[in-house]
Amino acid sequence: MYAGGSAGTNSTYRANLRAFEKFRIVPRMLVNATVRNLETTIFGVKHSSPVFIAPIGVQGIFTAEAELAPARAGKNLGVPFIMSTASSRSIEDVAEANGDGYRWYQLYWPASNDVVLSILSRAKASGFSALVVTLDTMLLGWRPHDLPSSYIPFGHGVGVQVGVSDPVFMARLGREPVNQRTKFPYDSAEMDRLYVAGDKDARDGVFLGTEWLKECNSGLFRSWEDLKFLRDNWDGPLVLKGIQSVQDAEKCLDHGVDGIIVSNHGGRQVDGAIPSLYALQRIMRSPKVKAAQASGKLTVLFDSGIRTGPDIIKALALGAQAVLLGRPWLYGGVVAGQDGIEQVLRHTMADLDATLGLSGFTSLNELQGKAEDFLVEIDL
Ligand SMILES: Cc1cc2nc3c(=O)[nH]c(=O)nc-3n(C[C@H](O)[C@H](O)[C@H](O)COP(=O)(O)O)c2cc1C
Ligand SMILES: O=C(O)C(=O)c1ccccc1
Repeated sequence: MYAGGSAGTNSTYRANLRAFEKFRIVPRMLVNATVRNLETTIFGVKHSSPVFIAPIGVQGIFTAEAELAPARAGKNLGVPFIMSTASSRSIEDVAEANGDGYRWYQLYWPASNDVVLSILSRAKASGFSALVVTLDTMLLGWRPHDLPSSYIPFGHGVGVQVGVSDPVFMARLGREPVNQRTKFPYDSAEMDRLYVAGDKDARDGVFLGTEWLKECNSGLFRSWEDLKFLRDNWDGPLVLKGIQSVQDAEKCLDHGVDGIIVSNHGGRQVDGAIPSLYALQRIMRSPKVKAAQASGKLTVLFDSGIRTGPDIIKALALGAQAVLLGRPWLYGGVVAGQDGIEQVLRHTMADLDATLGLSGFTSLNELQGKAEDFLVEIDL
């Protein structure tokens, strides 16, 4: 329910998927595609495919391994993993699970700068290469399906491990950082049961979760000028997630931003928002953005609605350089843990590989940004 649901009437969610139906591939024949190459270079690092694992927090709702499962899957398959601030495991534990894998850290921007600095330094020390700042979730969207149960993970003490393991945040509450894993179940139903039974640790977990929610949900006052603080305090690539308008994409160029993720959060925030694929098309029509991408000044990534290999081809043709896979890996994990996540990733890449060849291409470079040559938009 929590994962599948989107904001409002699910209109944006449906439109995200429908947009992929509307753009169609026009395959070419008799091209020698016996050798195909999915390699993709982002921020100077070569990856075996253009697929990234999207940051999805609160994994503790779903599985015991929580965020360790996608972190391990990413390492095993060489797929970059993006860790959420709403994780049910600490930055350090997730980094350990990802080992010598490649990882980025996704920041929900805390209201206090001392907490921001603490998290950035932990992420740096734990080997996260880039910082992704999610801008579309300064508060959670209106999600009617979660109302009957008044469901919000942080309020149930789930997904707050980055906060409760943070020395600066906890010091403000007069507390030592704790490794919640040893004290509380990650499962929210079990947490509810213990809470109602009056369990002291469960009650404390809910208290801490509520404090962390306040810290992370108070970021609405942030402005473009505040990016300077992040820019000054993070020396790796800085990526903004949740960009949907041409104006915002262009603004990034004046604020030291290295990359954008065109995304509407899988339709979970603004019901009635533009489908993410159309947002990408409009953004890539901006001559400023196109020139910045061509010169390597701005990297463009995409998510919201990627389900298959052909979807990836369409997003790349419309100008994205890589994509984030969201709900599909989450569902694979719910069904079969780390193995399930690996299956979904493997299948997605195999589908991409086959479709690439069948469409008449041998590498992704040949189609990236070339929508006018082999995509058509049809009425449905
Ligand atoms: C259950 C759930 C939790 C999510 N948590 C986060 C998060 O913590 N941080 C974030 O930036 N995005 C989060 N997202 C959004 C994803 O990163 C991604 O943008 C979205 O899932 C893309 O849509 P799709 O899965 O429908 O393709 C979450 C999405 C879901 C479904
Ligand atoms: O549910 C979400 O989409 C999400 O991004 C989130 C944000 C904060 C806490 C838990 C989930």
